[in-house]
Amino acid sequence: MSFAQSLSSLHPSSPRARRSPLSSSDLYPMEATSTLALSSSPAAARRSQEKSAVASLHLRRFLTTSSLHLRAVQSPALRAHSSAFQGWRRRRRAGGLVVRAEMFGQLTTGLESAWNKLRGVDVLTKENIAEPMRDIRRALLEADVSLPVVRRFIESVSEKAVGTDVIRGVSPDQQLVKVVNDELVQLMGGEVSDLSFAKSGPTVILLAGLQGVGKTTVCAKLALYLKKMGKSCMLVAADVYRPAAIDQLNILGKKVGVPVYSEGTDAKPSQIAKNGLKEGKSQKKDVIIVDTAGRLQVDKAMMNELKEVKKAVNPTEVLLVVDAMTGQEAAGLVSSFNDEIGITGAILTKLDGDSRGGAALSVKEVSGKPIKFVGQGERIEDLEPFYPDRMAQRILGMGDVLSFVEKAQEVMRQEDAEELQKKILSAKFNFNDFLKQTQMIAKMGSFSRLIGMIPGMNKVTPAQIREAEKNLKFMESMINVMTPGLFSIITHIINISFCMHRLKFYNYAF
Ligand SMILES: Nc1nc2c(ncn2[C@@H]2O[C@H](COP(=O)(O)OP(=O)(O)OP(=O)(O)O)[C@@H](O)[C@H]2O)c(=O)[nH]1
Repeated sequence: MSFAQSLSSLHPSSPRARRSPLSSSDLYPMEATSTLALSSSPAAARRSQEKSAVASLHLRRFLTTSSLHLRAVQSPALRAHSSAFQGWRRRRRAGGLVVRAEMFGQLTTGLESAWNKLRGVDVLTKENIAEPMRDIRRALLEADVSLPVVRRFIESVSEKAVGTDVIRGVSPDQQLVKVVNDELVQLMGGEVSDLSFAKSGPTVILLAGLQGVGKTTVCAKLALYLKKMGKSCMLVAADVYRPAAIDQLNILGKKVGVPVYSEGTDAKPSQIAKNGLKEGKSQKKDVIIVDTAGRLQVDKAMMNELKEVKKAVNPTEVLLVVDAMTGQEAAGLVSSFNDEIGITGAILTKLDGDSRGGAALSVKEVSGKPIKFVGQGERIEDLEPFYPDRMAQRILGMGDVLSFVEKAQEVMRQEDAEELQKKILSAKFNFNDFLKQTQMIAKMGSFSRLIGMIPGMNKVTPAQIREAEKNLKFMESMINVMTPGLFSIITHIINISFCMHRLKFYNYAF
């Protein structure tokens, strides 16, 4: 196709432009345009004209995909595609085309403007909190929290903020932050909701949820989490509709060192679950996790199947896996699953890509069921219990030091940390130690996630994080290619320059 033809095909009336809204070239605009650029005329005179046309084409395709994504977020039918699009957005971030969504980033920014409005006031009154409350309301609605929840929240915060006695040394804006923090904690359930375990015999955990929300991944993540608690687990593959789900579970099971029970795709899910439980009992497993099939939307067949599986294994926990990026829709789903099959809680996945926070804030209030775990990444270690107080602090931009310390403890032994400290204090910290340190940090999770846990670091932009990640990789590669000889020469040069710096600091003249 010539370049001119390619451009004319973009006209809304052309058949190519009227094709299915989520075709692969819409989802991969860069690939589409690069093919187009290659097929353009090589004539030098036309190059600059073509360049600007390609640029406008990039923009046009980009706007199309953005608006499609927005529509996908609004429409439940397109939400599955939205989730795929989000994944693509993150994968493409290396190309610098897209900005990575930060956990609760949008909500945190929205709330900040509320505190700023209270600078310079002496006391919180009904009048002076009116405008900040409007900002909080707007921020929550933009975060996709449901309207009745927002109304109750605003009422409660306004009442408590005005009625609170002034504490010496605490400014009114800090006082409002405290009230909002307490209310957010309450909204998300107050206390952490632990898993229940059966008093005798194995504990059965049944996982349910729509297609692609992350059920299969959660099975393995949960098994790893329980393994770290000292529990022995078995996974049961009762998703018979997507053959790849069984393979996926087998691979993930191997990865976390947990056996997987499966009978292929011909058996009935309730029978597989029953046989799996029998096998788990004979192997004296503590916990049996049952993976079930998802559907594009809630339907009768799915609910009936889940009811049958539930009846067959009598689970201690029935957890609904929901995608955080679906916002308040996730809370609605938890309600309807609870009404139909009776669940004990929810697992919120893909929180790492959720800049809004509507699901985390609405699930408990709308459905009455607690969020028990949150998935914050694609790695098998990225599942954590849901702590409402820590989440509230993250939302308010105060970081989450406790989670940070727990993550560090997972990857670093106390003795190693002490040895490292000694090395730093005696100036014996070398490139190998630095490399070891960066590898440990990488094990703790993505840079953006770690930075979000450090108080005051929420202002670091995604671009700065990307730059830091790039520089770190570059340094790692430099250290890895060094021969021992080169390594010692560079160490000496650095030591000499460090000494010179120190001497300069103590005012020695050169
Ligand atoms: N970023 C991110 N991705 C996740 C998370 N949890 C799951 N995923 C990804 O979501 C995709 C779908 O996960 P699956 O576990 O296959 O979903 P499923 O619900 O079992 O899918 P079906 O069996 O088709 O219903 C995979 O690419 C996972 O890596 C998470 O917490 N964060």
